Amino acid sequence: MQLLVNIDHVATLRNARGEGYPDPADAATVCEQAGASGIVFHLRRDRRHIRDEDVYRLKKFVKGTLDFEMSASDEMIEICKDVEPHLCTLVPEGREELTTEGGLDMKVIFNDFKNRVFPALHGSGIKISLFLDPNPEDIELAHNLGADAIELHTGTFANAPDEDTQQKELERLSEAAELIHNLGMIVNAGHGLNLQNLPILIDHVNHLEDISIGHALISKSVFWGLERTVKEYLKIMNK
Ligand SMILES: CC(=O)[C@@H](O)[C@H](O)COP(=O)(O)O
Ligand SMILES: NCC(=O)COP(=O)(O)O
Repeated sequence: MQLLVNIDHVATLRNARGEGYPDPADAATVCEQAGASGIVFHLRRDRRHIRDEDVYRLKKFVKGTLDFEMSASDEMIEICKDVEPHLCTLVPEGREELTTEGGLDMKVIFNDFKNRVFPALHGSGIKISLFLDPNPEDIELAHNLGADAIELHTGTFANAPDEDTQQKELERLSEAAELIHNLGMIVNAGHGLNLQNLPILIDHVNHLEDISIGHALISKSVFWGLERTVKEYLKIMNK
């Protein structure tokens, strides 16, 4: 199991004042020096946090896994092919959303991904991951497309209003992880994870490889510093 830190909100803080700091690439270096296995960033179409120049700096400075999260627009596909990250995680993106609100709807996007997106990215050597809800039908369709990995959307689990709902979502995540693994794909997970819910997820869901954590980790680092915060997450993951 590996921790990938999402540094989007280092850029949010930088952009709040239009200064050049804090620099997401510096944050990435601190995270990796503290033991993170890699870095995630989401280049949004509206460039609300990460900007194009950040992407190229991250490519230059990140030594471990670089996970480029993006919508499947032609513009993003071109940037991704130019940057050549290890992993491209395709996510749905809404202009008005505060953050990603759910997984891709495979039935809706299947033909477009089959005819346009996968042919454009295949052959580039970049692994393709699809951000999905823990839904067997979506997972089967992702497998039919030839996805290398699935990132399970953990937001519904993380934001569950009560224990019963959380337990049900954990069961869905656990069954989905088994299915992904049995189909020969890599099981990744992320969204809304924090120091409280991460141990519960890890206890219940097998086969997890990359876990991406952003907003809660960067928020905690305001109080603890980035190095200590990354190390606290790693303690949970390495138990
Ligand atoms: C895919 C996912 O759940 C998150 O990584 C999210 O896409 C990050 O984007 P924001 O940092 O804009 O919330
Ligand atoms: N892919 C999920 C991610 O990168 C981090 O999401 P969050 O912790 O900011 O919700």
